[in-house]
Amino acid sequence: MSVPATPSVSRIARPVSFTPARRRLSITTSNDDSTTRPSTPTLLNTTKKYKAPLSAGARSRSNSKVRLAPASPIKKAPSEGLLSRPKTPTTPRRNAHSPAPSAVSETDISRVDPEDALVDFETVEADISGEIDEALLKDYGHEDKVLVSIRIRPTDASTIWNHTSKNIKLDPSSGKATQDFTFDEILTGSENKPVYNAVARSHVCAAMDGYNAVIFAYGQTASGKTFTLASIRIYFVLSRILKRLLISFQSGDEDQPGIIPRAMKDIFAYIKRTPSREYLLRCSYLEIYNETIHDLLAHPSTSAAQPVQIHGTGPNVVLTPLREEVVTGLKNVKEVLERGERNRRTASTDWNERSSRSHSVFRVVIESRERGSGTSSEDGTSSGRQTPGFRPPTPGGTRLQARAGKSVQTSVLSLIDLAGSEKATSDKERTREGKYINTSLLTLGTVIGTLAENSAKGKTDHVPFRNSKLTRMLQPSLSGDARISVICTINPSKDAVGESTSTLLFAQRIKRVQLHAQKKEVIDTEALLERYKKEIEELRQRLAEREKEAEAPTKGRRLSAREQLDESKAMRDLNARIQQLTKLILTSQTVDDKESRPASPTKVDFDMTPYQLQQELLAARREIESQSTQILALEEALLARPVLPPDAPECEKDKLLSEQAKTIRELEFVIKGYEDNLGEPLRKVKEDVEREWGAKLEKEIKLREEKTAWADEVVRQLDKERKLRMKMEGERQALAAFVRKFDSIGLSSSVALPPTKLNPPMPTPGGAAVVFAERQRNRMSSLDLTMAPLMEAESPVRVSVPIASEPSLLEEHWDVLDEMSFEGGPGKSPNLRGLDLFAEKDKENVPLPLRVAS
Ligand SMILES: Nc1ncnc2c1ncn2[C@@H]1O[C@H](COP(=O)(O)OP(=O)(O)OP(=O)(O)O)[C@@H](O)[C@H]1O
Repeated sequence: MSVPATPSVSRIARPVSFTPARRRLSITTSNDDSTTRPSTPTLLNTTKKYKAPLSAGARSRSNSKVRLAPASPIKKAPSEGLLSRPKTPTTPRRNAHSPAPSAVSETDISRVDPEDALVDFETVEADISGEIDEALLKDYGHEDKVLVSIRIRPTDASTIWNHTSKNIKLDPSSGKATQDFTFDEILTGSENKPVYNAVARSHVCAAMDGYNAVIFAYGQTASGKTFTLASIRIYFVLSRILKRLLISFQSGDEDQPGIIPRAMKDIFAYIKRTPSREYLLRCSYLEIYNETIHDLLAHPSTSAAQPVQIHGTGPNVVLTPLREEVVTGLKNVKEVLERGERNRRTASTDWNERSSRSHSVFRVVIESRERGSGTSSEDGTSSGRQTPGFRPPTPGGTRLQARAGKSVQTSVLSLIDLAGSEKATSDKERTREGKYINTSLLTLGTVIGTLAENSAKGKTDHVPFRNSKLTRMLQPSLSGDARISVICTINPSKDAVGESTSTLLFAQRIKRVQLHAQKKEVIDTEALLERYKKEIEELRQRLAEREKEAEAPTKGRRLSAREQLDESKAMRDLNARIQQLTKLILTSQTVDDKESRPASPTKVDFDMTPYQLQQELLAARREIESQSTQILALEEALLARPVLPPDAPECEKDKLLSEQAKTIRELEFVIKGYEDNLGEPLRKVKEDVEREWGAKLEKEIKLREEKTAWADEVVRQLDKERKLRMKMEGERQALAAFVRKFDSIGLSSSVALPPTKLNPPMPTPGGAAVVFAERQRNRMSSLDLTMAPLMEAESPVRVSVPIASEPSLLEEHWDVLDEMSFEGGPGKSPNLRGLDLFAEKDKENVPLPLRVAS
């Protein structure tokens, strides 16, 4: 790859026809003005590099700044006497008086062939070092939390904030309620390098590694956001030069580039130390002013006439029309930044003489793919490009194409300088702008608050992203799709305690937002298909060869059983692989076409003989079996495989661990969410039901116990009665036998003893049996014979009621059973009057009286 050694500028003629060998591209913008911009080769070495034309207003402001704030770089509070500074009547774009840039820029991606604008380790500018001080690269951004840092602006005024490297709180002597805030970093001083290392470097590297990353500065007006983020500001450089001239700076006042230029330098350094990949870098720069998005890289008249619109929903937010410029070196970056800076709106306010009146967003889209995959000839596969010079249109504009089966990784690094929150100013126009600024910052706060709440409590409350352009634009990132670093700047002076506390509270809230950024890759399906097809062809050839060999056994000998087995296994494997690849082709095509295609049915040749068909069937079955075995084996291997080899690098292990920890946390969230959303309410319902039904249940149980006791009592009494009855039956039989005997010997007519207990009255002539039979007959005739006997099933106990098959002497007294009632009910003893009678008689153990007819 040839890289021009000189920094000479060559313009690319469009359209660029496709050539397999890549050309080195040197790009310049058409509004490049050598009279106004020095052509220093690097971006970051001297202050002169950023020298650019100033508007008349800007000049006067710079001068006034020097005049009004001679000794300190820090702008003082309004109370400190800056109200006399001339105000800017309307918010100007910085290039209001500068030569108008042409409508088109040659670095505009729509005019550049991405293949010609690739940057790799060979083409990165020679003075960029790929060396990286690992110690400076803090391990931030790897977890799924927002990196939140606080920068305290230096001040001459006395401060009431106490802080360590991680904690900050109000001095108790301030007399205000003190809250201890903890953050990832608390930074002080005017040096921007340590701030960049702590706040941004890891996120820039993450963006180069394929993650979306967002870095933004938030804080009260004049607290140092722009100084931290975009310190390439022309006025800053100019004012410093003027200061140098007018005020003799004793100490070495070095240039302090902010996060944006340092990030861009790091990006090229990263490319330099990554020889395996090639990159396409595209930059855009926009501002949100009074809720309208302006493209800072477009011509002001164009961007005013055609504000940028936000399209799409959720994670698929697209901004159009938005100019994207390809950058291949720091020189391009500088041009792009300067152009954007010139178009940004700033104005003098009561607090900041160059206050940003808009939110500005500088975005770098980083696309990369493995090197050496640019041409079809390299690996014999298709490049995916059919027509030379033709690039298929992609939704967001021209994109780097995935090639030769190599995927393209895309990520976006967004660097956002928010306008500062402020109170009403003495200027009407500024107050109007301030309202828009405060409204959008308020929405940002609400959005962050809701996101934090949702993350912490596992809720899914509606997040009002659509309430402002800023939050709508940031939606994908804030929804967790990016690694986020926030630097909150505060003014430590006593007058700003309220604003500083509110900034710290915002910082605290955003710390709780949960992130889950993922890398994004686009796969070149077409090239994959080519590869699969080629492999299938080769496999088919091998299969055909093997079949031929099998048909004609080598050297005239038959193959052994073992060899046959091996052979058939090899053929099965080949077949299986062919099938697998065919399936993959279908899948890739389905993915590619975004529509499913039914698999074509297997063709059956009906001219084959039944024997051949049988053979086919058998082979197909064998194949199915082998595939099932293969699937089982693969599943086993999958289960048995170590998640990481023992010699895997520590970072891989850490990554896996953090992924697993993340999964655990997600599961915990789900469980917590269940607990909060379902568990708790369900428990409440259960408690209510228990409270309502508990008493009823207790009452029912008590009632049941009483009934059971009553039933037991009935059973006991009936049992007793049964025994008594059996005893009496025995006595009755004995008595009957005695009477029969008495009758047979005719004693009744000869002896007449007075009736006593031991000598009962003698039976009448004809015998006691006759009298008894007579009485029984009478009794039976008076009985209702239709009355059903007591059924077994109706009785709680088995009561053997003797049905009068044989007349009983006791029959007369059994009538009492008719009077016996079970209606005692719970709590009462059953009504057993009849049984009492038996019991009474049992007590005396006296046989039932017999009334013998005289
Ligand atoms: N850490 C710092 N060291 C030295 N000077 C600083 C620092 N922070 C801010 N300043 C100075 O304070 C002034 C205001 O800073 P800056 O414009 O960055 O504030 P801001 O937060 O961007 O304000 P606004 O929201 O109004 O745009 C500038 O003159 C800047 O040089």
